[in-house]
Amino acid sequence: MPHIAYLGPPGTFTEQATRILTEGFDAELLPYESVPQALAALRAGDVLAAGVPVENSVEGSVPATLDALAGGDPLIAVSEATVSVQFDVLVRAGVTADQVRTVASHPHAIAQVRGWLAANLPDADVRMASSTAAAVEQVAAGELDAAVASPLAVELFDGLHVLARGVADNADAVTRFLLLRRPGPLPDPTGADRTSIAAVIAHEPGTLTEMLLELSLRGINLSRIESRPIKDRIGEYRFFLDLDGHVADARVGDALSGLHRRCSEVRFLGSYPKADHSPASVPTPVSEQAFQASARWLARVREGGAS
Ligand SMILES: O=C(O)C(=O)Cc1ccccc1
Repeated sequence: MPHIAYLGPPGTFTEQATRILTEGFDAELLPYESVPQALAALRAGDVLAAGVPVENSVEGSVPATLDALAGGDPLIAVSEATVSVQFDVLVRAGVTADQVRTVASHPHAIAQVRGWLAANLPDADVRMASSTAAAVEQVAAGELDAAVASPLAVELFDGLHVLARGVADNADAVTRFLLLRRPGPLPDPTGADRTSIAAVIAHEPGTLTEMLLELSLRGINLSRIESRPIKDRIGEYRFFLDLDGHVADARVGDALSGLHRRCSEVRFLGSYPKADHSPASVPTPVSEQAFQASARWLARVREGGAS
């Protein structure tokens, strides 16, 4: 049976998302302690795919995921899922709020409950854990007093108790997760797809504008653009872009070819169906038909035919 890696231990939001992403798939989920470790297992061929968190509507992207995708052997995303996240605060049975001296969770979870922590556990020392469920393990082991975790986590440990339920400073917060694989056949285009890339541009005037022009000229909607430093050179950045459309779409393929000509590095990170199934709006001049008609016209002209 194929194995699928995820950011563990059991009880994380990533486990929940990876179950959604692999529904109907006969596979066994394997927890890894960190995103880089899950992706190393995928690159080594130990697992068929890996489920990872990529961005959150409150705290932004998950840097460990972006960095792990930018370096090392290429991987591609084949599907995405969004999960709305609310938290339970877990303690050992009998522990009351005024006894909590330490509280821990994943940095993205802490960021989403800062207001609640300030109001309800103002004196607790806030610590970061590698995941929400890793924090729960530490509470169960008596190393910490409280964990901010998924409502599913309490069921995995005996002797834990919910101090507060449904905690979230922003009730509508969602996190986006990706299922990653080693490069291979791409998911078919659906008309409601997203393409992810990472691109490095020269540190010169106008290069960012030129990169964006490649997209805007082809009527391509950007759903995310953000930069991460290139680790060994100050002032230079790698841009992570999510755009509407599939690399098999003429306008997207044409734009990516343009980026490849302009950028010092372009890494394709996948074309996959959007979780919300919202179709891309395609302006008439960059429709598939318009691209085909213009290609036929150009071929005619090059053969010496009438234009
Ligand atoms: O730690 C987890 O449970 C994760 O899956 C990462 C995470 C943390 C907070 C919100 C969404 C995902």
